[in-house]
Amino acid sequence: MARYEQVQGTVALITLTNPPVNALSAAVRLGITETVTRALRDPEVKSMVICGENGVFCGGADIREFAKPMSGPPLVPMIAAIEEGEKPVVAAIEGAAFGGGLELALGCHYRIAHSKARVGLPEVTLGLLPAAGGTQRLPRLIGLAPALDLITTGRHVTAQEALKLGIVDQVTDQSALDLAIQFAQQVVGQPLLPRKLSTRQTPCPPDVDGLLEETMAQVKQRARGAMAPIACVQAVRAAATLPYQAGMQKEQELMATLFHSSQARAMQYCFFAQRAVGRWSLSSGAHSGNSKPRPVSKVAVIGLGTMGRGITVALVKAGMSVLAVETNKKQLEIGKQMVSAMLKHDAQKRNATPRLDLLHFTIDLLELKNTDLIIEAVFEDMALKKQVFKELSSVCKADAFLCTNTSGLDVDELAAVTKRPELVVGMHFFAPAHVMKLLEVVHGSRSSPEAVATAMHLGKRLGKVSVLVGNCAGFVGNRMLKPYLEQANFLLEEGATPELVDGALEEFGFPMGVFKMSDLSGLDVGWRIRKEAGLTGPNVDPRDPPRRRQGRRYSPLPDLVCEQGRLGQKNGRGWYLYDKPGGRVATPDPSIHKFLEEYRIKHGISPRQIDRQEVVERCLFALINEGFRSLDDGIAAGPEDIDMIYVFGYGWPRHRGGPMFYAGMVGLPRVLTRLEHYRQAHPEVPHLEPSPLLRRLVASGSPPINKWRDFLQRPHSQL
Ligand SMILES: CC/C=C/CC(=O)SCCNC(=O)CCNC(=O)[C@H](O)C(C)(C)COP(=O)(O)OP(=O)(O)OC[C@H]1O[C@@H](n2cnc3c(N)ncnc32)[C@H](O)[C@@H]1OP(=O)(O)O
Repeated sequence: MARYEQVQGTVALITLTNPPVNALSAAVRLGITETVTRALRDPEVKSMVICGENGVFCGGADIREFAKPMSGPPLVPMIAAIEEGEKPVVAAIEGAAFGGGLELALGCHYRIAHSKARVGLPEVTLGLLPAAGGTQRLPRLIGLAPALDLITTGRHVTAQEALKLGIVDQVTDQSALDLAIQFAQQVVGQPLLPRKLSTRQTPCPPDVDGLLEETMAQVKQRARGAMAPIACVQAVRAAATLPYQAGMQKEQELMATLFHSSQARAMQYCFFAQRAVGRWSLSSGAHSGNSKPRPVSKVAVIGLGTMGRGITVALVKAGMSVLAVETNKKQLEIGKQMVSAMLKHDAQKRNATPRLDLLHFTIDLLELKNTDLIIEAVFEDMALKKQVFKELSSVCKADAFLCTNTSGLDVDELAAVTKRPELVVGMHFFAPAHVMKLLEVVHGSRSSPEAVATAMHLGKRLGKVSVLVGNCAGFVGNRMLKPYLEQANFLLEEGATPELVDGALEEFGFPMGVFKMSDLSGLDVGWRIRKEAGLTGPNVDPRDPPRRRQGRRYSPLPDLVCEQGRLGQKNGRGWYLYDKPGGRVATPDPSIHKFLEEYRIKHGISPRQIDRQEVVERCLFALINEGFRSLDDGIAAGPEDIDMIYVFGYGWPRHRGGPMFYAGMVGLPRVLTRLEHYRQAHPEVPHLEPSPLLRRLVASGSPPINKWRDFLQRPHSQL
């Protein structure tokens, strides 16, 4: 797993050979150990170069091995042997050097990178820390502050930034390997000691404690309960305050607390789940391996509201030419100003030039005739969307894809008004669409594999995690959100406050509780949908009592809040009070508390003490239960799809792996028992009735998550 050659007479070339990313599996570690020993012993060899096969240096430790018992030589002594050896070693970094891969390179005496290479220590994103000396060598190389940044965020760094930071010694547009071999010959005979990072002092600012405290505070705020970022700060602190060996000892101790933790398991599950959701399949037998996306170069976006603007920005940022369409000149002008401002702001942050040249604006639908793919992002109203789709169907070229950004309306109903239902798919973006990483691609019953492949591929081009889902009200994400929101409202009726509910959910790890999130989205959005659904407003069945709709318990609280003119952040008043309209600082509002008290009195509800555990269980187990139903209905292809939707679209804490993974961690029998308990206490809430799939899984001994597919009522998903 590591090839050995002697090149240019005196240079030992060691090539890691473990495709696709040359991960440091046991066999690779053994290969490196053996070849380095051989090179050190061979008197003809004066220096060494380490590189990776197929243009990738090394993607780090083999994550698949983490769940197995350790075998093969450990990384720490392997890297120490390279550093301590008396022959210069040069790392030739092409493609990527991540995690253990960069730690290996830091053990080398010199690093040469290709200009397209990226480096980083992303262990924190796997619930770990760089425990092969990364937390000790990187600060000694680049200084305390930049090392803290890189290690606690795990961010990827370009070769250019790596050069500026001092992580690499040279960057080349030519072959990094050729340059490294040349370099390895030139440095023979030069003093090696200063190149051994373990012998250096960490460059520190005058106020080390201040910097560490400030970083710890920031990290805790961002971490939302994740342990790894905190351990990363503690390990880097050791690099600034302890000698190297003691720092290494600290690094190992901290790693031991993380390595077998449920958080690390959850985050490593997310790593593989994120990649698994890209491998979609349909019940027809079509799948990502046999369905080619059609090339798309001209895209149009219809509607420049919040969603349309975000989608346009995302497309332009991905280098695509976009035709942005509005209904009248005034709206078009507003949209144009806002999209241009967003692009300029984004470019400024990246020190780049905004690609305004890729943008074209029109109010004339006839200009769409040469467009390859159209994304409709008009108001969430079926009649309006149908009208748009009819028009698109007649003006666009016959093979253009027609996509809708609906967040939950029936894609088949829209497809049916066109002359090309097979080219219609849902592309459900999440606000803000140029920031949020999730894209739900909705497969209608007549969508062709090519349309699905094209939408999935477009999502990837935009840097999104695209998840294929089936067509039902709310698809996967919003369908599961419904019982979650419902429980939150019921909890208010029963005695909770918005702060209590939000506090419990934020403590769980969500960036924002449900009521703050509703205020941010705008309370009128859901109000309008509920009016259309006949749950509030003039279409309510007059025979329905105030807290029942369509045969089940209903809370009119959010409707009543909207009727008071409280629309959320946008007008400064929602479930909370804000410093100003559009303000972000939420404070509890005594008038909401009074309103809730009066509401309870009016409806004869005696408030009771509700604790955080009940909030978490009722909101999250109801959501998870709907996840099991979505799986059983074939709307979600697998638990990984649901989990990635929640992690990337709804702020589910990554260190808890997503709702379905979390259910497995809590234990399916416990989820079932608690749902049964709450269902008994609230018989009028059907969402609390445990799903048949959950019951089947528990009856079968609660198999691990990767076996759940075997228990679905349909052999194939509906997709
Ligand atoms: C003792 C503990 C020490 C820990 C130190 C560590 O090193 S932990 C690992 C740190 N490394 C990383 O986190 C990097 C993970 N990999 C990536 O970020 C990317 O894969 C990449 C290297 C940037 C390449 O990206 P690209 O988009 O080109 O490919 P994919 O991400 O799709 O990956 C291709 C397949 O390779 C699998 N894979 C990638 N990295 C690893 C790894 N470190 N271990 C095991 N497998 C890895 C990946 O899962 C893909 O395979 P699939 O079958 O498609 O899932």
